[in-house]
Amino acid sequence: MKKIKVIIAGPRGRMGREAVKLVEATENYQLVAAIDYKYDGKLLREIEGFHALEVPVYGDVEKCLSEIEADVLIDLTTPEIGMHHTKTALWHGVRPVVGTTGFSKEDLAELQATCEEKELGCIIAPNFALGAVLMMKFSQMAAKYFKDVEIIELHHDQKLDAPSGTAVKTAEMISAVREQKNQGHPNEKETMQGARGANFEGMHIHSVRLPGLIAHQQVMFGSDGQTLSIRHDSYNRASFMSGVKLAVDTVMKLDTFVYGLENIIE
Ligand SMILES: NC(=O)C1=CN([C@@H]2O[C@H](COP(=O)(O)OP(=O)(O)OC[C@H]3O[C@@H](n4cnc5c(N)ncnc54)[C@H](OP(=O)(O)O)[C@@H]3O)[C@@H](O)[C@H]2O)C=CC1
Ligand SMILES: O=C(O)C1=N[C@H](C(=O)O)C[C@H](O)C1
Repeated sequence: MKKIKVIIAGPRGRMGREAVKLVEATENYQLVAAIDYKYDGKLLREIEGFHALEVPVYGDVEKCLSEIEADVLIDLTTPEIGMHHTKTALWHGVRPVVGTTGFSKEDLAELQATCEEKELGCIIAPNFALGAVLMMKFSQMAAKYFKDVEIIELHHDQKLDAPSGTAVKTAEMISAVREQKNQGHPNEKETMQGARGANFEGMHIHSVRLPGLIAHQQVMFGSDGQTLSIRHDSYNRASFMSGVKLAVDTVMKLDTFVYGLENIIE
């Protein structure tokens, strides 16, 4: 059986550590390198927690991809470096699976153009948890009938980006079907800046950050005399791994750009 050769960028991170476990536990995957700027030139086993892994670590993605033959690069880092990793992978003919959030619309357009030029698969997944993907799909269904909606996303307090990638994707999916409306009273005024959250095409997104949380989102719809709440909770990072596996398996068969797992699940 030919193994899928995988590189993981961000192996020391909360998601990166789970992804290393997933790749190690999957029979037809082979971890061929890791990208971590703090451990350039070392082996993965020299990083705390990775005892037996004789896998080279590179600080620089360009050097890594020139020296290592790989099929897929999984990126779980930060938006700036994640964008650089993703573009470089595509230039080297390696398919990216990206969980990193915080990419701009322009970043996504640039990646899509590069994929099309290279005719290479690339999956950008703002949320790998299948329950979260369903929460987004159900919210899109509800938005056809309820045009008043508030998105409340709740995360751990080490998260760098706000709103979350999931909240942005949810708002985009809702906006594709929702009758345009500027919500709230036309004369409403914030007496404290930010009280109404971020405004995405007239709907509001609220970001909660607290220790103890992992990743949660509630989408609340309201209409005359009723509300509808659709909520998803991730209680650990293992919740994301079946989606990472689905993305790795799928990207190997793709020659196009995919933004969101809802586009690849049945
Ligand atoms: N799509 C999804 O389902 C999910 C996506 N995410 C997203 O994934 C990303 C990572 O999240 P999380 O694991 O919680 O974050 P962490 O901060 O725990 O991990 C990020 C890792 O990237 C490392 N890093 C930073 N710069 C570089 C670089 N130049 N080269 C290599 N590694 C680098 C960090 O190292 P150091 O800290 O030393 O700088 C850290 O180890 C975030 O964007 C988050 O929003 C998270 C959960 C689920
Ligand atoms: O940073 C996180 O933790 C998460 N990030 C993703 C996002 O921004 O939506 C996915 C999930 O919510 C966890």
